[in-house]
Amino acid sequence: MKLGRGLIVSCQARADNPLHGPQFMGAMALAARDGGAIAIRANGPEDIAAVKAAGLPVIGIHKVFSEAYPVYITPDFAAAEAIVAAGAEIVALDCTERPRQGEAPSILVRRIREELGAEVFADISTFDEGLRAADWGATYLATTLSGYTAATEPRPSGPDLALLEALAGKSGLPVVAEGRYNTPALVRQGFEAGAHAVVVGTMITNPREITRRFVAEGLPA
Ligand SMILES: CC(=O)N[C@H](C=O)[C@@H](O)[C@H](O)[C@H](O)COP(=O)(O)O
Repeated sequence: MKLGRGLIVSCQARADNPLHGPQFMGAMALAARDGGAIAIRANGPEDIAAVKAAGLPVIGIHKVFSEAYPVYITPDFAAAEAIVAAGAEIVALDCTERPRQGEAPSILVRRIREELGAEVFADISTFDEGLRAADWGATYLATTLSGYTAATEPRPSGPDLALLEALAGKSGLPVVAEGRYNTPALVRQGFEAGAHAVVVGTMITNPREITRRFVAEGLPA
């Protein structure tokens, strides 16, 4: 197992974000490492190659958006291959029940482990999806997509601690808490609910969203 227990920082910025690009994400990863992060989650080969400089394990994802299918987190084998080539030792992929093009996630889990020699970080949204991914041979389960699939909408403002706790007790795999862990207190609650590790993204690496929150919640009416 490549992931220790601790805080994982997701360093991602979409194309419309002023911090988009490997130079910024590489610097974010160094800052996260210096602050005590034990691993980095990053998107796409260029950012992954850049965050490797922090010397931490990298959970790579490859977001590929399509008009036809809702699955966008590492939707096929080619996407996984590209991020492993860039240095990701762990591949996060969508293991939800939603429709997708091409190979089923059960096949992708096996191929990523056997052909690429990488660990698989299964991003799921429900308890049943978590158990399925465990059966397929995923290395880790993560609650990343709870609140982001039709089955789990409407999205609550806080994280899905109930899903985390249920999977931590039943799946037999290390379960990673991810999605809306926006305060240190919530991170602690994640560990208390059985998380092996907790991923924080927006609230550490997205100054635009952090600023929006201060403006929305902090300014006088
Ligand atoms: C649903 C989805 O696409 N989540 C993405 C997965 O990589 C990222 O946009 C999130 O920032 C990440 O999961 C961390 O979560 P938060 O930013 O809430 O700490």
